[in-house]
Amino acid sequence: MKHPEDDNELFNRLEAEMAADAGAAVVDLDKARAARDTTPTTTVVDPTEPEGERPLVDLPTPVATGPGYLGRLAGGKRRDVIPVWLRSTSELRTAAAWVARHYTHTVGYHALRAPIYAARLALQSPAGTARFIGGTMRWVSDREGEPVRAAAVRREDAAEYLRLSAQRDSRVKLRMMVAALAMFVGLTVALAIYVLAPGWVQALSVGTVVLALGAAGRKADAPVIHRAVELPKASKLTSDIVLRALGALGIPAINQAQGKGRDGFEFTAPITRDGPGWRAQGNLPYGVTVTDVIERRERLASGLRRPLGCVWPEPASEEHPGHMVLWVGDQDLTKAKKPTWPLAKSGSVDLFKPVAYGTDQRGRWVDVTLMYIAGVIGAIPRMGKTFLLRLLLLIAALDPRAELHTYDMKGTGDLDPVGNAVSHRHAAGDDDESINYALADFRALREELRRRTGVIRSLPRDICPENKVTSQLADKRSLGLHPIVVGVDECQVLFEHPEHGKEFEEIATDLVKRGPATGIVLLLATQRPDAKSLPTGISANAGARWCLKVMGQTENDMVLGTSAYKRGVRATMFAWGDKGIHYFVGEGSDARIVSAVYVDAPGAEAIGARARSAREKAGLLTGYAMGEAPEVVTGPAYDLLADILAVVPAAEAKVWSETVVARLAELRPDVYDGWEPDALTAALKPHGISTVQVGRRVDGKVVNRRGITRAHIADAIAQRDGKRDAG
Ligand SMILES: Nc1ncnc2c1ncn2[C@@H]1O[C@H](COP(=O)(O)OP(=O)(O)OP(=O)(O)O)[C@@H](O)[C@H]1O
Repeated sequence: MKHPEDDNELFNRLEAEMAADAGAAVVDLDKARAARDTTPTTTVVDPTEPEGERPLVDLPTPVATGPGYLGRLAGGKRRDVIPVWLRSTSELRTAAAWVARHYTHTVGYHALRAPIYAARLALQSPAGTARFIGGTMRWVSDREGEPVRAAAVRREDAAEYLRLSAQRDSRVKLRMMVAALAMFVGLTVALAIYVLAPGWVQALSVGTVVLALGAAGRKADAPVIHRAVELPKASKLTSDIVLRALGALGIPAINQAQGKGRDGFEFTAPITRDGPGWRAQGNLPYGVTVTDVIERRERLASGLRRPLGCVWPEPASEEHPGHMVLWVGDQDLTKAKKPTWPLAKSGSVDLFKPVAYGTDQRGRWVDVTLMYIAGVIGAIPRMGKTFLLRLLLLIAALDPRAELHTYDMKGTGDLDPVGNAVSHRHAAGDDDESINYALADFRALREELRRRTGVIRSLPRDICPENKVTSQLADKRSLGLHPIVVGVDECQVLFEHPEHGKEFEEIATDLVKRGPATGIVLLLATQRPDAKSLPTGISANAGARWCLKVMGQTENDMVLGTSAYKRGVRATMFAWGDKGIHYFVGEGSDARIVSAVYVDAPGAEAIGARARSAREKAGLLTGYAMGEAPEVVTGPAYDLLADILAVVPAAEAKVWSETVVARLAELRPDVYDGWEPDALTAALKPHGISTVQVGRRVDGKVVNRRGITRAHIADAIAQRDGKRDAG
């Protein structure tokens, strides 16, 4: 078997790449070369060929080792020519402001303490004078040479001693002359100043001499000037430190590699500064994944000798699962000073555009676009879930067009700063009154959702090209397509309600699925993310997920999406002190660690007041915030059971759900359009009707699907009407 090692090599590579580009699975280079009359070589052996040669497992070098030269170039990752911080004016501005503030502070600090420093130095000046005179006399008498002369005496080396003594005599003579000259010059200058110079020069001279003598008299353990700023002492991250920490994780593959003298981690880029920290990245040994390291984050922090809040190992999504990006911050993420939130003091929001709501580990702003999403927030209690929901609602409040519906089912009043200021509907507490208020609002929201789908469908294509609400459409008040943002804290209170839980779930599922396109945003927060408190129909369809600390894999995946835990997105790794720190999945990107902006209650009230005045100016303050009570929507404006009977004739005893929803959509498109068989099942549940297996013959075979029994519907209607009549 020959290998193409000749000058055709580059041609061979290009040829193979072109063939691969064309989608060919195996390239028969023989034929191609024969056609071109070049030296024939065989790169792929067909095992069925009669020669009886064994098939090659590893293909010959030039064609088979990866994508080839051009491919490698095309697949190569180009590092930024200009670093990110130099490209972003806001980052540059923030850095410059920090430097300016640092030096202004330092100058101010020392200026205020200057008289104290002067007094301290004056007090130290006698000691300094003694030290100066002593030092001068030691210098003149050549005391530094004394140990050497003494050693010569001990050795009884007469010749050496005589040589050293002669040298000392001449040196002392010279130094005495220099000292006498200096004294003479000094005294003359002092006399001249005393006689000739104006008073301020005399004072300045005496002051300088006293301060200099004071400085000479300082003690090592009592500095005169203290530090104005205690800079955090974060030592540089080096490859040795990283390898030491990885070796301490107790991962056998790394330990084995290091035991054999290898590194156990292959750095793929130099360790660099990245924001306020260091970034190392590279490949773990074969079979070790980044999740293995994330699981041992505490041990990693111990190995790096850094606080836990500084150590952030992350998988690089575009790479293999063993490729780790390790970011080690100079300061604990919870304690690091955060930049000021741009919206804290002024500014308004366009909900259709990204808005900064937190910072990542590197101190860069992370944006969220609230439109076209439904979001869930999950965490164990006291980690900042309510604060995060309130922050998102405050952002929504700053868009005067947005209609807010806020529900604080915990009832502690955390959402009042938003609710009282701007909400169209607002309730706090889990009492019957609040539940009924919320139920009426949810029913009205479902009607609104249906109205909106109808409006959007009826709009001409050029005005509504994507069949969804846009910022321009939201501006047209006549259409009533302004953003509606519904925020519910402790949403499990609604979904677990013994009487209305199912209806809340059904409406919320509908809002999560169809709301985003119609401009309705539902944000649900819960401290117990399980299937009951966050029904799967909702958690599976949420477009944005915020997960603060949770305790286990189930809750993690419930909030962050199926198999998030397996992929290494683990909110279980957050520490108890990591308040407001969460994984954020949304904005079309991978999970990111974000520290939410901290807005306390007074801050929230101030922002709420600002949002209210903007609404008042625009004439957009409505509902609860205006003191208006809601108009009561007592129940669905359609009768599902009657509608089903209308579309299922008596001759059909059992019908597939999909047939029923198709017919319902035809009967009342504004209500039933888009319903899936599941929606029918969910809608029938509150009436005590469940779907059954219905077999139908299709092409001679019996096909079983879920469906309804007409008699069940008729019975339910009879029972309901009977009760009503009796009532
Ligand atoms: N972004 C943040 N940064 C710093 N601290 C925060 C942040 N968010 C919240 N906290 C702190 O965490 C505490 C708990 O917050 P919050 O009330 O939102 O928790 P919770 O998860 O809603 O608790 P519960 O489940 O009891 O309602 C707050 O008192 C606040 O001091």
